Amino acid sequence: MTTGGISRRGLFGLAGAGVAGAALGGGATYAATATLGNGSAVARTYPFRGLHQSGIVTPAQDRLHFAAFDVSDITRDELLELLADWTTAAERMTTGLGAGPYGAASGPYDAPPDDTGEALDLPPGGLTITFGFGPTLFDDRFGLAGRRPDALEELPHFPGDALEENRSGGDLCIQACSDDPQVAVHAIRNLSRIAFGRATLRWSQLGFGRTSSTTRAQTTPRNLFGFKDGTANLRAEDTTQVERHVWVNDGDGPAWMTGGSYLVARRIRMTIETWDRTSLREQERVIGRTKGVGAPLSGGEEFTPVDFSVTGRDDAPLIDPASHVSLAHPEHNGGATLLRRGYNFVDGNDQLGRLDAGLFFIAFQRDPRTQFVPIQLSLARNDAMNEYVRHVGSGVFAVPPGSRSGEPVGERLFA
Ligand SMILES: C=CC1=C(C)c2cc3[nH]c(cc4nc(cc5[nH]c(cc1n2)c(C)c5CCC(=O)O)C(CCC(=O)O)=C4C)c(C)c3C=C
Ligand SMILES: [Fe+2]
Repeated sequence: MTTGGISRRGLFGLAGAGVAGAALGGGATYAATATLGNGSAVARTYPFRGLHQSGIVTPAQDRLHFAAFDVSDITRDELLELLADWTTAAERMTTGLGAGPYGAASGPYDAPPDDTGEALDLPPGGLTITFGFGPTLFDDRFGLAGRRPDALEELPHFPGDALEENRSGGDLCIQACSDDPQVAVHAIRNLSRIAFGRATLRWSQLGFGRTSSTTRAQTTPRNLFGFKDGTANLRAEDTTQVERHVWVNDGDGPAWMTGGSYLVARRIRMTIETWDRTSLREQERVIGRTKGVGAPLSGGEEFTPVDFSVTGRDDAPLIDPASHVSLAHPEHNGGATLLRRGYNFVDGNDQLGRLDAGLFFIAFQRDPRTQFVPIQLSLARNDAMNEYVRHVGSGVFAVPPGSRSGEPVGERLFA
């Protein structure tokens, strides 16, 4: 019988694998890279426990499965029990174990297995599982109304929003990221299964091709407009900036959130068919950077700082003030900065034969009221990109700090 002590990925056992740690942000150790004998890094794991939850400043993996849940008619104690069960299963899965102690192919023969099995033999691919609490969790059902951080308020309506109810909100969220899509899906599927009778899936989103880099070692990927995305993103190595813009500091709000962060998710549909009929000149004007190397239109290379004062022959600024980069830049938002961690998506096509494609935007921050909200307000009003995008889904979640050994994630909320 397979027991909890044996990895579901026994074939890929880490015994003898090289293990390297990297200290990233806030002094906490996040990355433990275990490589297989053949040098492959697919068995990479990140510690589930720590000062902060993983999946924020840990290097962005290639694939995402994001899920929002509504809590059923249960008690406060049962909610805490669900978080405890999720924590146990999540910690196991991030190390490559099955969701439950018996595994997919053993245990009582007349009961359903405590793991669904599709990740048997697959290495974790750097699986991270990050939990968050939506504003609706703080209504009168669980006695949490007085515990809601002021920063966790519903996002305002932005001009142009076309939000769909069944792609928005949620009492709880789980972000599962891995370099293997099957591992990310397996994590969400098993956590949903564990929640049976206690919470139901409200909406979910698959993502591929990360649209950001969160460490300097990562190359900048491209979004479905074909542009490099993430060039000016915050990186784990910028520890002072991460401390200032990502983590909730002592005294920011209720103590249970210290070391946590706020996650904003937006499902942004891109009308790529229109974009694809737009000239290269217009595409670069809209973004404010070159399509090839991703350099600012003010000149230089990809990582050259943007200079909004540079003008061309007609004395017009080389970076259009209505360009995305200009409007999103901290210089034009009172210094507001985000850690972006989004993914591309393509979910089939609509009735008109257009791909249902876009960017599942995810950003982490210390306070959405002073970061995402003002930036998005400015973009929603004036961004030249608005002609090609439509926000159709939305969510804001308080992501509690990391948990100590044996402690359910978010337990301090209930203390
Ligand atoms: C409210 C925040 C943002 C939303 C929503 C958003 C959507 C969005 N962005 C792109 C493509 C690019 N964004 C780029 C830069 C960039 N975007 C934001 C914020 C939001 N983007 C910020 C804060 C920045 C950095 C600005 C700066 O400091 O220079 C870029 C340029 C490359 C880069 O720096 O990452 C691209 C390209 C799309 C396609 C999109 C919605 C579909
Ligand atoms: Fe952007």
